[in-house]
Amino acid sequence: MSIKVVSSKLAAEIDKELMGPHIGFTLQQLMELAGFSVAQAITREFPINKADQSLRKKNVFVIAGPGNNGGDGLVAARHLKLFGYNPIVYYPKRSEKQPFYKQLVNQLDFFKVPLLSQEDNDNWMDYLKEEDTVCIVDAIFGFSFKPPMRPPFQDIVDKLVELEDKIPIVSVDIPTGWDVDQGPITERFISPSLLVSLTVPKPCSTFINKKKTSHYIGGRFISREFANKFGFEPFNYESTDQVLKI
Ligand SMILES: NC(=O)C1=CN([C@@H]2O[C@H](COP(=O)(O)OP(=O)(O)OC[C@H]3O[C@@H](n4cnc5c(N)ncnc54)[C@H](OP(=O)(O)O)[C@@H]3O)[C@@H](O)[C@H]2O)[C@H](O)CC1
Ligand SMILES: [K+]
Repeated sequence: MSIKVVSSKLAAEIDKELMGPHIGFTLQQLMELAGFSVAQAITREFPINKADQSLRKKNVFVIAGPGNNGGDGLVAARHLKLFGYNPIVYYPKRSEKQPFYKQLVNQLDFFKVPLLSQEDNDNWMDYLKEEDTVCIVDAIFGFSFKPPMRPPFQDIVDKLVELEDKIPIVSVDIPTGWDVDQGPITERFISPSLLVSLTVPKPCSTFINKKKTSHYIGGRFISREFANKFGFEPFNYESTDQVLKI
């Protein structure tokens, strides 16, 4: 199925219009739905089923960046906890940009989701044992990443590249470090096992390794008219699903 993609410029315009005066979504609403869809895609690819409860004993290691991509990760972690998984969140650089990020962190405390922070910079890897980890969620950067990567994120991404064949990586919206339109622009880059594009896939998603990466669309919050206005068809989500495998 040939999937329409929209450029990073158009993705930002879509976001602006969704949160503009006519439609009036709040960022919190979109982030809640986006984060929920990431969590649901993970349950589809890494199901806890009756026969195999072992995933309940393993961790989902969520790395949250300083922006809204990171916010999606914080929301996804909360939903994963409620779905019976054991998320651990590593949130190295807290951004004060959005006051409600603090509330997302409070909610993680409330749901007893361990949160590693700046002080853990040196030993966050101790929590990433291959045999104890279901997957790593890359919620570091989304469509506002502008290279070159500033510390401490380059070291983190280098470690993820090393680990990706041992522990599956789930990238939220954009594999971190990729150019939103051009795809991978560095020698070494993350090649995720699962990409969850939000609202509509970005051009970089055409560069995923189709043999390795499962691709889902999430962020089910647009109408047919809205999609057509931006030049794409809405996605045929099934029933009440918040994700669709594409
Ligand atoms: N409708 C939707 O699709 C929604 C998508 N959501 C998610 O939002 C992200 C985009 O979020 P945004 O906050 O615009 O940007 P990012 O999270 O990608 O990154 C911005 C922060 O990252 C810092 N940054 C940028 N480049 C670098 C770099 N090279 N090195 C270090 N840090 C970097 C940037 O810092 P600045 O100082 O430059 O501002 C920001 O702090 C989208 O991808 C979706 O995942 C929403 O959740 C809901 C709606
Ligand atoms: K990401």
